[in-house]
Amino acid sequence: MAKKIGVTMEVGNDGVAVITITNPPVNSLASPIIAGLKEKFQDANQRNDVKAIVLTGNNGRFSGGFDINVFQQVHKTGDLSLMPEVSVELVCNLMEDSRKPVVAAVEGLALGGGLELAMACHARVAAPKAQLGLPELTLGVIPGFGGTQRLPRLVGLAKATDMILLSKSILSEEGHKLGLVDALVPPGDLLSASRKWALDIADGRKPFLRSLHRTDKIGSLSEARAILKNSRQLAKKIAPNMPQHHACIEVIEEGIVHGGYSGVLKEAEVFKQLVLSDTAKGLVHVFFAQRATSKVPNVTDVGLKPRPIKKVAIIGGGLMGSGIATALLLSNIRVLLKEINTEYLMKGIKSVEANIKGLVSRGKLTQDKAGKALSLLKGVLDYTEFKDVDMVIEAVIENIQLKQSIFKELEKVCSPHCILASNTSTIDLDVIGEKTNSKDRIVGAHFFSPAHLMTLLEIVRSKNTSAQVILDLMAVGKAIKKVPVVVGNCIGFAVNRTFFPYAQAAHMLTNLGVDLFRIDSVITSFGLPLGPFQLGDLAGHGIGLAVGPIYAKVYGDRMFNSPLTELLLKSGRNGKINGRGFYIYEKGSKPKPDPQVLSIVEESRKLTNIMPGGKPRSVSDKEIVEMILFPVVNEACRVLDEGVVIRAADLDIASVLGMSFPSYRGGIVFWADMVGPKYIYERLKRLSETYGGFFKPSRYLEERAMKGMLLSESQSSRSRM
Ligand SMILES: C[C@H](O)CC(=O)SCCNC(=O)CCNC(=O)[C@H](O)C(C)(C)COP(=O)(O)OP(=O)(O)OC[C@H]1O[C@@H](n2cnc3c(N)ncnc32)[C@H](O)[C@@H]1OP(=O)(O)O
Repeated sequence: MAKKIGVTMEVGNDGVAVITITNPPVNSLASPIIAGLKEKFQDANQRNDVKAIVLTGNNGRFSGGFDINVFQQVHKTGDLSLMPEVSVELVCNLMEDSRKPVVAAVEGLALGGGLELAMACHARVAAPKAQLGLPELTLGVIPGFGGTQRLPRLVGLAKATDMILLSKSILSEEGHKLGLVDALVPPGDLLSASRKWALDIADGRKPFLRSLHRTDKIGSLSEARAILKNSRQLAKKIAPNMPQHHACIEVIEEGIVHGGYSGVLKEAEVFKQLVLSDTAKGLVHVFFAQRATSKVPNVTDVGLKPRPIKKVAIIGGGLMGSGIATALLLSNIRVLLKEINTEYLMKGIKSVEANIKGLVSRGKLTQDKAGKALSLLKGVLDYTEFKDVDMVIEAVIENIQLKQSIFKELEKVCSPHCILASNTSTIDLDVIGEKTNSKDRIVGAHFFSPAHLMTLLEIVRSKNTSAQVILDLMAVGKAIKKVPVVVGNCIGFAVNRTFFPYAQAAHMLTNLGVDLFRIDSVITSFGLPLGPFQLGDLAGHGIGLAVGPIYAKVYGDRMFNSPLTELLLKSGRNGKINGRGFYIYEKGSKPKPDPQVLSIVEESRKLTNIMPGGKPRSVSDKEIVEMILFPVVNEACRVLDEGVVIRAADLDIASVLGMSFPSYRGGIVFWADMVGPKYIYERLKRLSETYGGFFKPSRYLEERAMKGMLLSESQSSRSRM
C-alpha cells in the first residue's frame, strides 16, 4: 500500500487552523509537502474564519527536515531547479510575515528544515525530549530555510554556532532554557497548549515575535566578531578539507553585519553552491549508504524477527574481548567474561573497568550508569555458566587450532539456540567451524579496536550461517550502537582485505626512497586521520608480522615483501604499545617522528634495492596519494567482483567506519568513481609496468574502465553471500 503523504488543514471553532505534515517515517519536507504547506498557509492567511495557525507533524514527529532524496536527485542530474523555493516565499512571506500568529507544536524531532520552519513561527511549544538541531553540515550543505539567521537570534550566537558547526542537537528541555522553546508541555497537551498560545498572541496577551527581527541575543558587533573568530578556528580544526563550515560562518556574519533578511538571501545563494559540491555528494551518499546496510536480502525481507539477546559470554579478556564486553554492558546486556586463569581474568575485568571509567571521566557516561554497567559483568574461568547464554563471542588470539577446539567445546556446553560468534579478523569461518555440527549458527562478529568506541561491526557469514543468526547479530549490533555491515567470508573480510595494500604501498614507496613521515603527512592531508606508518604503530608491528603470512598465502601474487617491519621489530620497536615505532610515544605529548628510524629504513632500502638507478624516486603529493590508495581501490574491485559485500555502498560505509576513510569523500568506491575508473586503471597499469604485480589492475577494474562504467554500477558475479 502506498504511504499517505500530504499536508492537511483543519480549522476549529476557536478559529485556529491546525496545519499537519504527514510524510512517514520522519515527515521529511519533500516537494509535495512544501507545495502543500504553501497552499495551506496561503489559504489560512486568506480565510476570515482563521485567527491563528498551529503547525505540527503527524505521528509524534514534527519533521526530520528537507527531503534528502532531492539532494541525491540534484547530484544525479545537476539540475538545481529541483530545489523548491522555500526560504523567502514560504518561510519569510507566508509564515513569519503572516499577520496571523503561527505556533509550532513540536514533538519527537525538529531537525534541519523542520527546526527552521519551527523557528519561523511566532512561538514554539514542545513536548519533552524532542530532538532539536540543524545537522545540515553533516550533509555538506548549510541550513537553507533561514536557520543560519534565526537560530543565533533565538539562542545567542555562541550557542548557535556551536550547534550548527558541530551538528549538535539538543533536547527540548535545554531548548526551553535557551529560549528556543517557549513552553514545554506533556505530549497529550501539545495541541491544546499550542492553540491557546496562538490565540493568546492573536488577542495580544502574548507578544507577536518574529525571530528574524530579533536582536536581543546577538550582542554587540565586536562581541559577535570575537565569537565568529573562535568559530573560524574551530572550523579549521574540525573540517580542514570541507567548504561548508567556513561558508556557514560567512553567511551568519552577513546577517549580523547587514541584518537578518540580507543573511537569508546570502544563505540561499551559498546553499545552492554547496549542494553541488563534491563534499555534499560524498556526505549525502554516506547518509543513504549507512541506512542501506540494514537491508540484507533474504535476511531482513523474509519476515524473520530477531530473537532477544540478554546474556552474552565472551571468551578472552584481551584488548578486543574487554572492548566488546564494554560495548555490551553499556547497552544493558549481561556479560560473562571467560579467561584461562585468574591473572588474565583480573586483567580483563580491569580493562573493562578502565574503559568505563574513561567514558565517565570524559563526561560521556554518568557514574550511575557506569555502576549499573559494571554490575552486569561476571568473570568466569570455565564453561559451567555457558548453558543459558544467548550468544558467545570468541576473542582469543588468531590461532586456528585453538579456535577450532573452543568451538568444538562450545557446541557441547551451550544450548542449541546459542549463537556462536568469532571476532577473528583473518581466519576463515569455515575452518573455525570445521570440527562442529553447528555451522549454521557460526558467524563472524568482527569488531574494530577499540571495540567500545569504533562503530563498525562486520558480520561475517559463511555459506552455512542461517538468516536468523545474521538477523539476531544485526539486532545486537544496533542495540549496542554499532553499524552492522553483513559481509562474506574471505581472508580479511571486507575492510582489512580492501586495505591490506594500504600499508604495503606505503612500504614500497619508502623503499623507493620517499620519506615515510612525508607519506603520513600527505595521507592525513588527504583526510585519513592516521597515515599508514602511524596506523602500523597503533596496531602494533607484531600483529602486522603475524598476519602477513596468512594474507601471503591467498593474495601472495599481489603483495610487496618489505623487510621494514621485521627490521623495526628487531630494533625493539613494536609501535605505540611499547612507546617506540616509527614515532616516539610519550605520555601527554603527541607522537614525534623518530629520526633514528631512518637508518632502519636505509637498511630496508639496501635489502629491497628497488630504487631506480639506486636513487630515491621523486614523487609529487598527488602521486603519493595515488600510489597508496589506487592499490586499495584495486583490491576493493576484487571484493566487489567476488561478492564479499552486498553492494558497493556497503564497502563505502565499511571503509568510513572501519578505516576512517573521509566520509566527505563518500567512501573508497564512491571516491574512486569520482576520480574515474579509467584514470585509476591507466595509472595502475603504468605503475605495474614499472614496479610489477603489486599494481596490476584487477579484471573488474579493467572491465569497467574499458566499458566506461562506474565501479559501483555492477553487482557481483560470484557472490559469497
Ligand atoms: C534546507 C534545509 O536546511 C536542509 C535540510 O533540512 S537537510 C536535512 C536535515 N535533516 C537531517 O539531516 C536529519 C536526517 N535524518 C536523521 O538524522 C535520522 O533519520 C532521524 C534522526 C531523523 C531518524 O532516525 P531513525 O529513527 O534512526 O531512522 P533512520 O533509519 O535514520 O531514518 C528512517 C528513514 O527515514 C529516512 N529519512 C530520515 N530523514 C530523512 C530526510 N530528511 N529526508 C529523507 N529521508 C529521510 C531515512 O533515509 C530512512 O529511510 P529508509 O527507512 O528507507 O532507510
